Amino acid sequence: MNRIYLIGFMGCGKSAVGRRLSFLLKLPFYDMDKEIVRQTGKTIPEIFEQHGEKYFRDLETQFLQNFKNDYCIISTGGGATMRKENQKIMRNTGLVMFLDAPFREIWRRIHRDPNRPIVRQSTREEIEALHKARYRGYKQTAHITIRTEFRTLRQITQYAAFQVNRLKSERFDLN
Ligand SMILES: Nc1ncnc2c1ncn2[C@@H]1O[C@H](COP(=O)(O)OP(=O)(O)O)[C@@H](O)[C@H]1O
Ligand SMILES: O=C(O)C1=C[C@@H](OP(=O)(O)O)[C@@H](O)[C@H](O)C1
Ligand SMILES: [Mg+2]
Repeated sequence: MNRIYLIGFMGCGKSAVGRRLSFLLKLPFYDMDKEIVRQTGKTIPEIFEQHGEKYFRDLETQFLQNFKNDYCIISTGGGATMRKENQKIMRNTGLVMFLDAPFREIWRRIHRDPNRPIVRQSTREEIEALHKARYRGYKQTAHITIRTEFRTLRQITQYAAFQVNRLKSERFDLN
């Protein structure tokens, strides 16, 4: 139990908070999407276009299975929490924090981003339905839910760090 995972829907702030949290706690930071891009030499849209979504999901599971580092922050991709086996790995190897952002805010942040292939292919209604469908999986996987509405990235990061320090003595051996 010595990693910190950030989970949640696209645009909830996993990558941005993860980077800041790694500075604050002085722990290395890994962004799953970036690691997959580095390992494959392809962008996320290229992987989806050339190999399909299932292939990308397998890469996410392989990343979680093969990852060996401890004492670090990991920002996951928004879909990585959907497979049961991924949920198990995350809960068993770290503290899982769900960044819970309201859908209208999420949509405002992601709807024009060309790097998220699922958004590029879908309507707002479809993405909202996906958000609803995934919500329970995030809640069930997380040890802690952080509501991000009306909070700045700095406030969210500080709150996440506070939770890590609070739980350290209980079940999380980050020393
Ligand atoms: N609480 C917040 N306040 C303001 N901007 C935010 C907040 N959370 C995320 N953002 C911004 O939204 C965009 C998407 O965030 P990102 O970290 O890439 O999300 P994710 O990795 O969860 O998909 C980034 O430009 C980020 O800076
Ligand atoms: O929700 C998803 O299915 C995805 C989220 C993305 O990561 P972010 O959550 O960082 O945008 C990325 O893994 C890919 O585009 C698929
Ligand atoms: Mg991200």
